[in-house]
Amino acid sequence: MDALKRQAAARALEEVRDGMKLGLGTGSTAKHFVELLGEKVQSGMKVVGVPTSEATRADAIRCGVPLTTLDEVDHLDLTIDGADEIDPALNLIKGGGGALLREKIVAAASDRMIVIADESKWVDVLGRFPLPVEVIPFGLAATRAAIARAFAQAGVSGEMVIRKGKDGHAFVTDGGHWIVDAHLGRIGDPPRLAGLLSVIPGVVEHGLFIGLGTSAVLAGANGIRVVERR
Ligand SMILES: O=C(CO)[C@H](O)[C@H](O)COP(=O)(O)O
Repeated sequence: MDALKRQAAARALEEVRDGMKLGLGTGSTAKHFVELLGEKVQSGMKVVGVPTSEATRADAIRCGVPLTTLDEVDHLDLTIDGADEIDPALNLIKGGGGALLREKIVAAASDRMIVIADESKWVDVLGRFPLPVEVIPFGLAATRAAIARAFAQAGVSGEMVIRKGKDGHAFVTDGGHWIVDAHLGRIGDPPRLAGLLSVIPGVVEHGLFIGLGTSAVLAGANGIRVVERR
């Protein structure tokens, strides 16, 4: 599986050109990309990256990839990031690594987003992977009730679990928030659910990425395929 992730990362690297401003994703697949990009930088390629998490920032520094912020630049040429699920419309579930908020800000600031993954992430319908919803801890019971109402309106339901860290306490994101993982099974209309979740005051962000992925690079046992958003 790890070899497939690296192959997808290597294929996406072919899209990177000298002088590009890049969004650097988070997760095990994106980490391969950062490592391979670091090798290119060592051999002379000039790029600058905006990391989507503190973990990726540390990886990029370790690999010698020059960094900037979305305060210094207001737009990026290309973001390369992994995903937890990808559907045929290139709607995504992201946030398995807890970095969905910065990942979405960075992807939205980019002209293009290439999603890199092994084939196991490709699904007909999103929802088998629990949907991460990043929330403010204040007023959580009220926010959870509002999320449940949004689920009902979108025709989905399922258990909501507050994500725990390795220490057994609530997992805290880089932004200082918590994550509720919603076990929905099947999300029939991802854009509708995304819209309903986005307007809930205690919801900071959710892991549905709609209209952000422009292409997906999928590595499987039979090779690599590239899917462009129609
Ligand atoms: O959204 C993410 C982190 O918030 C990751 O991209 C997603 O969880 C995929 O990770 P991996 O490449 O390790 O399977």
